[in-house]
Amino acid sequence: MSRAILTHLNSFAKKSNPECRRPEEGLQNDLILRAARGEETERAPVWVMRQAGRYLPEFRQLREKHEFFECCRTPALAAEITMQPIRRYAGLLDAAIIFSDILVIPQAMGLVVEMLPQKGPHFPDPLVEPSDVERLRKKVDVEKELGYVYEAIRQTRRLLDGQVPLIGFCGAPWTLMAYMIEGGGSRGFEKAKKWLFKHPEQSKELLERIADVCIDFLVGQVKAGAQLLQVFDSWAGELSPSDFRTFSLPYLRQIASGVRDALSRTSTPCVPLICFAKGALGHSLPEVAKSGYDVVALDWLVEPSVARRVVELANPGGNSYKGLGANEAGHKIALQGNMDPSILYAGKEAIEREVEKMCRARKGGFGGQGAWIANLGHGITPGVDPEDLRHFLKCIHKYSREVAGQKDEE
Ligand SMILES: Cc1c2[nH]c(c1CCC(=O)O)Cc1[nH]c(c(CCC(=O)O)c1C)Cc1[nH]c(c(CCC(=O)O)c1C)Cc1[nH]c(c(C)c1CCC(=O)O)C2
Repeated sequence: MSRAILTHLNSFAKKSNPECRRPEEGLQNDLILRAARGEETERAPVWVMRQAGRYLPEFRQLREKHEFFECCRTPALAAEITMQPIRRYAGLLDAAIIFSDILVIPQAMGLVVEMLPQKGPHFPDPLVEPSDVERLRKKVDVEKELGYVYEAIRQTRRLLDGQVPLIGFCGAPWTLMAYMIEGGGSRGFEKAKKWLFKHPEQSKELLERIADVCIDFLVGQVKAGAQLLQVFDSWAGELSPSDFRTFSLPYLRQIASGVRDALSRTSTPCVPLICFAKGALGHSLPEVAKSGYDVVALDWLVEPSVARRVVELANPGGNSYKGLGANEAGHKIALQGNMDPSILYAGKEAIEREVEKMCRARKGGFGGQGAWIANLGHGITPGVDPEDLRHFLKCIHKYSREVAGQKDEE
């Protein structure tokens, strides 16, 4: 067969195989992908952590009939819930995030996790001693255990039909380990921290094992159609600076490089990676900005204009990792965030004032320079009026577009 025909057949095979598609292919709105790769956009793309959740009456209605993890495990339900905010806020949200939970990884590793009404996650048999790690599956078949998430992603991509990109996610190893040992939410994390300090080596082994499962799971999500990925280290801020660098950061790095390496060995291009290390950026923003992610998500404890300068200084030449796939260019690190979610309770006037502040560089906001994905600094909480979230989204559109045209503000 001639070379020309072979090349043609190859490119046809690539186009017809969804796994070979670049994340932006077939999208009507690729704003968030452009921002995630360091491009300054005509307005800030916006999505909201926990945008599919209890503040939405349509979600609560569905939850009356279906248990939480049943929703996660039934692809049609998970896809439907993922679409709820996209439909309600048509044209205002620039990404969907797959409905699931970070605790599906401990489940895949062999632990039982329940979601108790009013109380949140509960592990009836948490890890107590390092010998309990024996109870975890030695080799986790992620496709078998969490294939339902991949199917939910495929179904959601069909429902989205290119309107906006779909974000996949997982929990970070330290946050997951903390849940596996505490057995649920916690105030002081005494049990999980006791492990770190009493059994540092076994803790590191466990963190590494969790990270390996995270990598497989994220790679599978990209192959199924996730177009960005976010890693949630919700409890990063519970650790001292040095403990964060010992017990969390290395595994965040392991995930970023592991996902890039694994995808580089397949025909599936890598997608932008977002790191959310909540509460750790006051001491470790430069380290997080150099950990191999495209986007650093900020909580509200960091001032955007300061974060911009710190990240710029940490990565003067753009991304320091050897670019692969979607990230070949060594582009600048993008920022995501970071309004205090409680402002959504303060009424439309306060929301507008705070969004404007977040958008304007002169007021310490993200300003017109550098790539920015607008979001809250943590998840939206159950008591928020959905119309107030609509106002937040509209204000982001309005003020970020205004500021994008005014670089002289800096
Ligand atoms: C720590 C954490 C969890 N889960 C998650 C995190 C990291 C983000 C963060 O820090 O908030 C991540 C998560 N959980 C959920 C999503 C879905 C996608 C989205 O819309 O963002 C995502 C991305 C659904 C959910 N996960 C949960 C709900 C509500 C449960 C219900 O319907 O009864 C939803 C919509 C339950 C959950 N799941 C978890 C907790 C602590 C709780 C109970 C408290 C709470 O509701 O905030 C663990």
